[in-house]
Amino acid sequence: MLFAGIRAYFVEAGIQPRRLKIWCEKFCQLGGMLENHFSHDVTHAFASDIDKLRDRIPLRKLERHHVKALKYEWIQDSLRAGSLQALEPYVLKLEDKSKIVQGGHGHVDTSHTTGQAAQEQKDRKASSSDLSTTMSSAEFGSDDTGLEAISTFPHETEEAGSSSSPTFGYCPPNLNENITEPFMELRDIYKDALGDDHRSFSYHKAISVLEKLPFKIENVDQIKGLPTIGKSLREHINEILRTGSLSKLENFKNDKKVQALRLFSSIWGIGPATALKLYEKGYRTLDDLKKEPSLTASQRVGLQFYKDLTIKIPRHEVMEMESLVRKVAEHIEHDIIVVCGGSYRRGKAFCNDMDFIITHPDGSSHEGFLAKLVAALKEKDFLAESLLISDTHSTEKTDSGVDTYYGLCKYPGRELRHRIDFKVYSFQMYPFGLIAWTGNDVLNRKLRMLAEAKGYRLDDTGLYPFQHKSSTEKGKRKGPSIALKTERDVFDFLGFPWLEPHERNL
Ligand SMILES: Nc1ccn([C@H]2C[C@H](O)[C@@H](COP(=O)(O)OP(=O)(O)OP(=O)(O)O)O2)c(=O)n1
Ligand SMILES: [Mn+2]
Repeated sequence: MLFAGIRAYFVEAGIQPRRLKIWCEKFCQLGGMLENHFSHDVTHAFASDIDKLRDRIPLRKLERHHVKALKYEWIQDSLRAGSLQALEPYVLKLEDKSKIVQGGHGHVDTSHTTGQAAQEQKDRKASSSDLSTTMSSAEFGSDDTGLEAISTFPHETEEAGSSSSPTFGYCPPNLNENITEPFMELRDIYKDALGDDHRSFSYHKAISVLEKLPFKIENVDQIKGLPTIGKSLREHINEILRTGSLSKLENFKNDKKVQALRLFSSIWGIGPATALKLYEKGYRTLDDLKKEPSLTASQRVGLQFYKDLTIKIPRHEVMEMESLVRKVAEHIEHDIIVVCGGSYRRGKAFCNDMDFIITHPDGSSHEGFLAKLVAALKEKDFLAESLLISDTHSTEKTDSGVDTYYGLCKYPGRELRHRIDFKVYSFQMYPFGLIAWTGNDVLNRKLRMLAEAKGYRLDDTGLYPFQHKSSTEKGKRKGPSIALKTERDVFDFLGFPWLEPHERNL
């Protein structure tokens, strides 16, 4: 965590709001703490120049607390280098005391900062009052998401390919975690354990609004009229604010049935409906479940390796396994393209599984490739148990089929199992497959919604002109996919600001 231990105060004056927003986000994401008000806890103060800083904080106060006064460029350059830069070139020199008196702030102390605090409070209130308009466009990656701003700093993406660099994604500070955390648990319980997608989605929508609020909710009146927060969610929020917890969630957590459903549905291949059947048959633990004869072969594998699959894979091991797979693949087809997508491609330090996207630039050699790859990797004892294989090209040649393999693999020399997926795309589908399997899911949703708003349907195989659903008929594709060669072409076509893979952790 690059900025761990630094408590900073940012002077916004003279800085483009977008740049400031990005610096704030990256600074916080990498362990820095941002203080809303100047206090004796602050270790670093950032400003565009000494005058802007002086206008905000009496310089003698900075000196008294040994605060390091720096130009913002220090943050930018440290981010770029991936390490903290020497302070000296960035120090805002404080020694010019004559100006303190001239500026009239020489003797202003608490009264000044208190006034400032009041102003900031007002600003925050003002910005919260027009939330309903900014939030409604949030799903479309418009300005308030900050994405556009990110794309204006191409130099900050230089470390994109570096495997060890931290992830610099868009991640605004969530000031309402006390509310979004229990809401997320409820969202997951409804979706995964109870199979109530409708309720789950209500929480999902509320979370995406609450986590972006630029203020901490202290009172439910502050969120009157906020989209996606209806009466019952407001009551939940009120309960959390009053009591610090949510009885609905606590009841679920203590409910033996919900506990069993959560456990069973977290097994690979078992969804909420099967989980409920198993519960109704009297099963309560994973050990009991092993006796159930109706489990499919892949559910049995999921159960057998349940513990293994809860362990995340360190990035460097994914990197090694990616090159192992690539080597074997290239041995079969020299020019084959093999990319490990998912959280690995987004730069995460640990991954739950590996999601491979495979294609061949000649437009035909991808056909029938998957079966050969799987056989070769089994031969090497890298692939172990299989969960699913659908190899459309091995039986019948179709141009819309995506060959898929889901299974378990072993890091060489170790028995621990990891989930691994292969998806083989034709070369035309490849950019779409790459986007879909790199994710993250939030970005995919935004891109799909944007496509839909423009009259297209986006999936992992293409971007299709689309007839919107009317009340009488289902939506229909109007034709073949728009031909686009690269991920960037897809982003451009949709008018979505380009994001490097490591910026897609939305
Ligand atoms: N409901 C989902 C599930 C997945 N995906 C896409 C985006 C994901 O990034 C990608 C891979 O899915 P994973 O579940 O493997 O998620 P990640 O690779 O992002 O994270 P991890 O595997 O580390 O949990 O597929 C999606 O759009 N919607
Ligand atoms: Mn993954």
